[in-house]
This record gives sequence, structure tokens and C-alpha cells, in this order.
Amino acid sequence: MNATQQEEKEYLEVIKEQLTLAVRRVDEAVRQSSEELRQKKQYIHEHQSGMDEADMVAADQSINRMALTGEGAVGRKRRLLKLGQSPYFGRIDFAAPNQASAPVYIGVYSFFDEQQRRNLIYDWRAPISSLFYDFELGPASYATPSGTVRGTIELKRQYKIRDGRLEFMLDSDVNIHDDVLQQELAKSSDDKMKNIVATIQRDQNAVIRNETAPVMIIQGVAGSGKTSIALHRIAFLLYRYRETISAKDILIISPNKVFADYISNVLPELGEEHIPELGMDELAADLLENRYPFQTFFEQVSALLEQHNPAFIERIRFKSSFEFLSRLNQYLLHIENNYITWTELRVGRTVVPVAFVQQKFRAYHRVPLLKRFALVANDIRTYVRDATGRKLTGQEKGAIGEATARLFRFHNVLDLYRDFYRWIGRPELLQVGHSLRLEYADVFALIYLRIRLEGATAYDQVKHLLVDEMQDYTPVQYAVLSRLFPCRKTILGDVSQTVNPYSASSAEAIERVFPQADVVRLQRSYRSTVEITAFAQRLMPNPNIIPLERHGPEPTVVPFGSQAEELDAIRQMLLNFKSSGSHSLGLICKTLRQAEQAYEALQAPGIYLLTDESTKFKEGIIITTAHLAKGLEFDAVIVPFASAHSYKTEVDRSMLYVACTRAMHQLTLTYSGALTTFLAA
Ligand SMILES: Nc1ncnc2c1ncn2[C@@H]1O[C@H](COP(=O)(O)OP(=O)(O)OP(=O)(O)O)[C@@H](O)[C@H]1O
Repeated sequence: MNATQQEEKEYLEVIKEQLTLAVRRVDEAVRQSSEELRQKKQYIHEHQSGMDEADMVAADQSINRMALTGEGAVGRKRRLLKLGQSPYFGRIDFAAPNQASAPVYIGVYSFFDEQQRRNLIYDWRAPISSLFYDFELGPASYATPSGTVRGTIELKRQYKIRDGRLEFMLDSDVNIHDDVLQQELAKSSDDKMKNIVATIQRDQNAVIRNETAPVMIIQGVAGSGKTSIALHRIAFLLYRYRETISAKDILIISPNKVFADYISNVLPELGEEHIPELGMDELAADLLENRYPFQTFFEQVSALLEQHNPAFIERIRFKSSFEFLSRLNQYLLHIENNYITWTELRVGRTVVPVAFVQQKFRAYHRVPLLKRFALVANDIRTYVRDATGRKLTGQEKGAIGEATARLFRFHNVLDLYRDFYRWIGRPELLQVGHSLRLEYADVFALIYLRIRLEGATAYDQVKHLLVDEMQDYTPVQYAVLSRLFPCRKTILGDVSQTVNPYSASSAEAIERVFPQADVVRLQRSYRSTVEITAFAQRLMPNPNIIPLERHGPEPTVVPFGSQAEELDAIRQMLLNFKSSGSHSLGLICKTLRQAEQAYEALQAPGIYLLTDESTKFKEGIIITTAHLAKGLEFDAVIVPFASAHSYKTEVDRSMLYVACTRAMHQLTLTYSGALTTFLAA
């Protein structure tokens, strides 16, 4: 069936026709449903006076049901229209043993033809579709909930259908060089991240479809598709567990709002709803109930970039270590064993024996320490009431509460946190100003103590947590996440792309917090040309990285006599870029101050400044910092001010690496004075 290109073209027309008919049926259903809704509303309006409360509730429910049906139909229509543009991208002819092969067309969504009662298009997430990603021609198998199905792939075909037209089709031989992937990657970047369903690679597919890992840690080199895969994984899990998980049950912890906006298209493109997203800073503010002001991560990194302060670095380094988490855990044991003064309590003439107090206290060992005192106080009240045979006065009750609380030395978590540093003999490691503004490195440590000592309401509604840029979070932060989110997790990042090398977490470090995790390493880099990847390797060598064979111009490093000349030349580069046909250019600076200066000097229509306050990703020319550009990509990147003066510390080196790896096709560095030693030959 459909052997030749001509036959495929004809078949495409048949499918489009079917899709058009399906759209009509949905339209008809929507029309009917809104008519019913209108009639129902009118009926209620006319009979309102004769209806009791139960009637009103029932009427409300039926209206809501109708509205939901209508919404469902609208979503279905949207999907059908989208399929009409590009119904499928792949085909597998799969023959089970002793059966003739049948074609399986694979698209972004499935399309079930109600008249023929069969699937004309299979969703890329359907079990059978995994054949397309996992196998070439020959023996193949796929897993279904009821077991493995084996057979043979007799044909594997890829299509590019745009605006309903077949642009090309390609049959796979056993060792195909993936032309479709190459074509996709050579394209100019759109404004936001795109779905990659047509070209998901085998190792990526394994991550996307992994159903068993309670925690999945993805360590992947720059441009290896981590973020893309994580989002496709979410789409897959939403499909696979559609009865129990919906978009609102997932939470993405994202580094900033611009990034969240940048990735926000992928899931809707895959037919899923928008997923809730939260930044670490927002989470912290929420957990501290806005009681303590604190430095943000962005501010911490900016402070590191602006000045070299060894004591500040030492504090960050220590608080980012696994040892710090262990010490906090030891401290929690220590205070429980040493900070309670066991005494008998006297209430009037009644003596509450110390053994009773201790025994009650132990009985609550599952309750967070600071919460136990109130419970023990209640038990003591009961004890006294039974002993005296009368009700207690309010004053007596209050006195018991206070006396019980006094058994423990501290009741404020910040006081305990201070005491912790005394206990480890390093009081200088905590610097809290008079305004009680916490350093970023203290924020999650304090939250961790708070959760352990007072408990926290877990985010129970979250059924899958996605953490991007994992290298930027410390063991203490993971310990907090692990307690707040007992659900499954996908955690991804790249230790080479840290913006703060003093607090970077590797996959191994994170694995210590989640020993049950599956760790996957992705070494193939898709984003940048071979030339750009090789250039970035000079900054952070990684012998394991495998760049995809795609070539472009050599990156250039251009010297200038002065910063004014440098900016003049950049202005010209931006003008040239505007007429080049490419879509996006990132002018990526080390600090926000540099970015603001550059923006000031280069300001023109179509040039945008992205700061830590920005919320939207903009298409065109963006001036920003390496920190904020993390996770984003641009057709062309210019890194200005790449001088020895600007880039000299380890943090600077990380920034330069992040900046360079944002480029897909073209990379230019400019400097005046001496070139940074990280690039000097
Ligand atoms: N299988 C694929 N098919 C097509 N494009 C792909 C594939 N895998 C990755 N890409 C492309 O590679 C680029 C990098 O992907 P992504 O941003 O997900 O990588 P990343 O590992 O998160 O990068 P980084 O850590 O450097 O921010 C994107 O343009 C993405 O579309």
C-alpha cells in the first residue's frame, strides 16, 4: 500500500479529506451542544422562581457538564486542524509473525476514524510508535501494557508535510544518515522552543518513555536536548497515565520567567495544556511565608561576578557541599538529644513525673520536634486533670504550655540555625544583616531546618516534578525538594554550565540525595555546528562530547583598539544581521551592568534587553547576560567584552562557556585590550 510518492500524495489527500469531515462533525457537535446550553439557560431563567436549591445545583452541574463537553470539542477541533497542516511525519510497516505487514502512520496526535473504526494516525506516544524511534528495518519489538510485541519492520519512511503539502519523503535503509534531523537542525531558530517529535533519537526516546524510574537524572552536554526531552517526557507521561495525571498535576521548577516563556510552546504544540511553573526563588518565598527577605540566586551570582570576596565564596562553597547537609542532619539529632532539659513539672500540688513527660515526648517521635511540645503539653493537662479530678483553669493550661515549651532551649528556627554554626565551630559562616536579609546560600538551609523541625505541607497535588538546570541547586535544596515533593521527578542539567562553580551540583552529587534515581548521560550535541562546539571545548574540555556533523563558519574572535570601536563594530554587525534572514541573535554579556551599557549604546528598534525582571522571551536581537541566556539558543551569538579584564575567574569562565554554547550557527567574540586568557592560544 502507498509504495510510490504519487500514491503517498494521493493518500495524504484522502487523510486530509477525512480530517475535514471530522472537523465538520466536531463543528456540528459544538453547535448542538451550545444550542442545548442556550436552551437550558433559558429554561432556568424562565423557571427560576419555581426552583428550589437542589434544582439550582442540578441545573448548574448540567450547565458545567455541557460547557466541559464544549471545551473538549474545541480542543479536539484544534488538534484536527493542526493535523490537517501536517497529519504525520513517519510510517512504519510492521509485520507480526505470520501476518502481512500493515502501515502505521505516526503523527503529533492520533486520529481515529469513527466510520472505519480504526486509527488512521497513531499518536507518537502510542506503544507501537516507539518502533519508529527505536528501530531501523528488520526485527523489531515494542512494549505494551500487556507484554512485548515482536515482528519485523519492512518499511520505515519519514515525511515532511507542511501546510498540507508533502514536501519530501524519505525511506530509511539500515544505516541511514539522518537527513531529516540535519535539515531540522540547520534551520533558523524560531522564537520559542519547538517540539522534536519527528526526529527524536533512540537514546532520547529511552528517556522520554522511561516509566519505571522514580527519579530520573539527565546529565547532558550543552545542546543535547535535555530540556526538549524532559518536556516530551512530560507529554508522554500525560498520555500514558491520562486517567490519573493531568497537566495541572505537574510542576516545572524553572530558572527564570523568560526560560519558562521560552519553553511554554512545546507542550501545547503536543496537544497538552500549559503546565504550572515555579522558580526556586518563588518557592523559597512561599516556604518562608515571606517572613525573611533574601538575596536571590541571580543576585548571588551577580555579587560573585562583580567582586572577588573569598569569605563570601567560602560560605557558598561550604553550604553547597554534601557535608553541609550531613552536618545539618547531625545537628538535628544533636539538639534532640541535648537541648531538652528533662524535669518534672509542678502544677499546683500535682507533680508530673519526668518519666511521663519523656515517655509522651518519645511517643511523638514521628512529629517534627518543635511541634511535639504542644502535644506533650496537652497530655500533661490531661494528666493533671485526672490527678486533681477537676477541670483546669485557663491560666493553669497556659502555664503548662509555657513550662513544656521551656523544656527546649530554642523555639525560633533562625535562632537554631545560628546555633548550628556555633555548634560546628564556624559562627563566621552565617552573615545575617540587621535587616535579617538572608544570603541565598542560607535560604534553603533555613527552609530545610524549618521543614525538619516544624514540618511542611507537602505539595501533594504535584504528581511529577521537573527540575531544569539541576547543576544550580545544592544538596540542601534537593533535600528540601525531596521532602516537599514525594512524587516522581525528572531532574536535568549540565554541570559544565553552572553559573556558580562554587555551588555546582553534578549528577553524582544529586544522586547522593536520591539514591533510587536512574542516571542518564547524553553526550550528543545537536544545537551548535561542529566548529562552535569545538571552540567552546577550549573553555571546558569534555572528551566525551559528540557533536552532530553539521558545519558552519569558524567562530571569530575580533580585537579592537577601544571599547568605543568595539561597540561601533557590533552596531554594524547587528545591522548586517537584520538583513541576513536569520531570526535570532543574542548579544551575551557577563554581567547585567555590561548588558545595560551595551543596550544603552546600541539601542534601536528590534533590540531588546533581557534582565532578571523580564518575563517574556522576545524574537529578534536580545541583549542579556550569560546567566539569563542559559537554556536559550540563538542563530547567532555575539559575546562582547571578551577581554582578560572581564573574564578572569572560574565563574567568568563558566559564563563564557554558557554564552558560547547558546549559538546554533554563528559565534563572534569581540574585545578590546588583552584577550581573556581562557582563549589566548
Ligand atoms: N532529536 C532532536 N531532533 C531535532 N532537534 C533536536 C533533537 N534533540 C535536540 N534538538 C535541538 O537541539 C537544541 C538543543 O536542545 P535543548 O535546548 O533541549 O538542549 P539542552 O540539552 O537543554 O541544552 P542546554 O543545556 O545547552 O541549554 C534545540 O534546538 C532542540 O530542538
